[in-house]
Amino acid sequence: MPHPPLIEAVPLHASAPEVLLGEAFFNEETSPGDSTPGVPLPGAVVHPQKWSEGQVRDWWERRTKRRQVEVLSKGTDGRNIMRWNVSRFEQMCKDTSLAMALYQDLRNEVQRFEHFRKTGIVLKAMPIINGERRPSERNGLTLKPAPRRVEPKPAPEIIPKKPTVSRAQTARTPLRGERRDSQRTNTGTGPGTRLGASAKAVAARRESSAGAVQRQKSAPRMPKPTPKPAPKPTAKPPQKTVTPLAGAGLAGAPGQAKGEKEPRRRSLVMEDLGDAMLHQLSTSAKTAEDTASPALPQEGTAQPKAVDDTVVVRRPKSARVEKVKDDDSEETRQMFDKRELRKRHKELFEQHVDQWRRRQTDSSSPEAEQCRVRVYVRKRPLFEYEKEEEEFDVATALGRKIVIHNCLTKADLRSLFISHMGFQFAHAFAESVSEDEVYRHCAADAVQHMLAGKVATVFMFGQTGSGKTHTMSGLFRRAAQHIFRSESSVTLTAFEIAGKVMRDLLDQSSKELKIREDKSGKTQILGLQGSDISSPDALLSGLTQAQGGRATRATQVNETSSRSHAVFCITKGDATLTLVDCAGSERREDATQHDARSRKDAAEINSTIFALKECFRVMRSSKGQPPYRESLLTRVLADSFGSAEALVVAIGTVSPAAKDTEHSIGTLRALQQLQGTQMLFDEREDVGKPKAEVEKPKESHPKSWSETEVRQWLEEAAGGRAKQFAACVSKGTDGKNLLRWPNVRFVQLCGGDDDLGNKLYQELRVKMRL
Ligand SMILES: Nc1ncnc2c1ncn2[C@@H]1O[C@H](COP(=O)(O)OP(=O)(O)OP(=O)(O)O)[C@@H](O)[C@H]1O
Repeated sequence: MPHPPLIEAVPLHASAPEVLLGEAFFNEETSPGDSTPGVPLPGAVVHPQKWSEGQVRDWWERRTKRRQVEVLSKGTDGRNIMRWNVSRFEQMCKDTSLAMALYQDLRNEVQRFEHFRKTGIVLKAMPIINGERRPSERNGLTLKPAPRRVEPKPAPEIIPKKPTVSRAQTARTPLRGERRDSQRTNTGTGPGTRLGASAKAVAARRESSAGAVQRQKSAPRMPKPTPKPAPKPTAKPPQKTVTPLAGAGLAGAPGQAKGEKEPRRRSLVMEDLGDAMLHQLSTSAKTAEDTASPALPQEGTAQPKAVDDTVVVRRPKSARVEKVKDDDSEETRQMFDKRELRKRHKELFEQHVDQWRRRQTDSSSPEAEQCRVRVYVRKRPLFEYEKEEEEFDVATALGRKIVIHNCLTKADLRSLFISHMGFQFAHAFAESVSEDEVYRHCAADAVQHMLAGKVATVFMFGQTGSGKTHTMSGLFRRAAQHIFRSESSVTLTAFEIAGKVMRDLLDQSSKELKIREDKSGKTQILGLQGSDISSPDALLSGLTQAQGGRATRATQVNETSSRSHAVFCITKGDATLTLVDCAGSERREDATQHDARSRKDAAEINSTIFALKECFRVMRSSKGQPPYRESLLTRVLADSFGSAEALVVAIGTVSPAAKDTEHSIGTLRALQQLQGTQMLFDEREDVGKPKAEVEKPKESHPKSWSETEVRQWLEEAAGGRAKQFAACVSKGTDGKNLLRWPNVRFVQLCGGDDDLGNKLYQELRVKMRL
């Protein structure tokens, strides 16, 4: 085999004295077939999984030189180190950015190896500077997909002090259940209130549906370096405003170490279920069987490791296969991307969804009962950029029902079918409904409830980029007008919860809020400041300002994604209207660029959403005490659930794009749990085979292959990697002979290349089953 072209090591970045990694990793091994031992070759020619202990140590030393890091323990070879997560690297080097860089570097070595395997060209490793990889200017190597252009977004700006919002700086500010005379004082100047220019821009963008058209998917991002630490707490905190909240017998914040100062970080939410699970949820037991979709993982049973967004088709292995190789479960699987298959058969699917829609003549449903927990769903429009990406609309809102058309492929990967899954809520809003209509159905009653002196809460749930903030902004405007038709002044408080950190959204200092329990067992937020508001414009301005101050970041699907739960409380004496805009949930695929910290946050916030659902469930059943203590959000909102007269409105937002099918189903299932109902229907419609598939002649079984066909297969198998060995097959080897070959015979054929030999062996097994 010819020696792969050697490419020079990437030089040290001249202008960066802090260079961590300045050169490509060279190992002392020779490539298969190389007859010049000792010639240094880039590490990419050996898969990191196969690195020996010495190679790993060499890599480690080169990558961490001039750094204070732990010495690798004995026996750490490629297989071990590839199993390390970022936290393990952090333990070893006590430096988050270096840990992430090392973690990523190993992944990039895998990609370099893959690149070499496919093309025979060895790419240079990129230098890592300040813990962050920088693409080499000289080699043009791009191991990550090329980043997409992202329009710069205006940073939300908080105006220090607005004339209409007077703030009690040191006084005790009641959030609920308390009334203060000073709150009635009208200190606002009304309509004259101005928002900061950028906050305005953000608000305008969110309001404008045209903005959606201009949106672009954000670029995949490299893991962020060490987040900026938050300012250190002063030794003695200034006198704090104490805001009492209901919730008897509550303990201190769980898991919050004393004195621990978390940097203000951008957290994310993952409400998502794994795709394998979503697929299971989205099909009936019979359907799941038919489609050979992976079952829900049962405890104690070995399940195929489902790669995100793939349908894993596993066929029973024959006894013979098991005898020859029984530890190759990984390779007896075929992976197929559901979204890719949907796109590929878009026209056929779209045609059947349209026909289904035309068949629905009656969209009337009986009126929903007026109960304490009301759940609504809103579908957002399909964006232009999504249409350009060949996405199509798979959601239909019909009165109280919303139907997700789950476009799937059967286990033979040729026959298509659609599962029309119907869910019923208090109301389902189509993409064309106005903000007024949404307000009238969902929030008007909640505001009226508050005006009647009671407690009402409106929650927004849903996938990132599905329209929670957009809907919430529409509610703000109308709620502000509605409230001031009956009231002359109210108090506004707003805070966000990101992981385990709370922050006042109306306070510029960004200091962390704490909660504690008072003598009467009520939960209080320390330091939360209330603003007295005396006009609808001032209220809207305060709400918009608070919303603009939320922690946001550009995710892979939303360039201004809110990464915290935001809570806005409008109080008048004991009456409270709480608006909660939950952080958007992300698919695992959408979170591929997240670092360890973000993943940890995701887990925390995921448990928050779970706790919230549990509170809803217990509240609905009226049995037992809702588990408020389970999360920070439920602790501070205990009053919303606890009061017997509390009204709770949940609005779920879903994306109509086919790529988001699984996520939308997940959101709707979560909303069903809040409501305590089941899916209304799941109609399965066979779509048939796409034309090309129907016409395609059936492939012959390997046992019937002639000698020529065996050679042909070898030339094409494993992506053409075995082409050069096709001629080495001895004369007279036909399909029957080939099938008798054990694994090791293929390895021999490939000149001792284990990986290629195994691949051929497995591909042949797959052919046998097709
Ligand atoms: N019903 C709708 N009509 C028109 N545009 C919409 C609608 N819903 C959402 N959008 C647009 O989609 C984009 C994303 O919406 P938004 O920021 O509200 O999502 P989100 O669910 O709050 O996301 P995240 O959880 O990431 O913050 C915005 O540009 C918004 O204007």
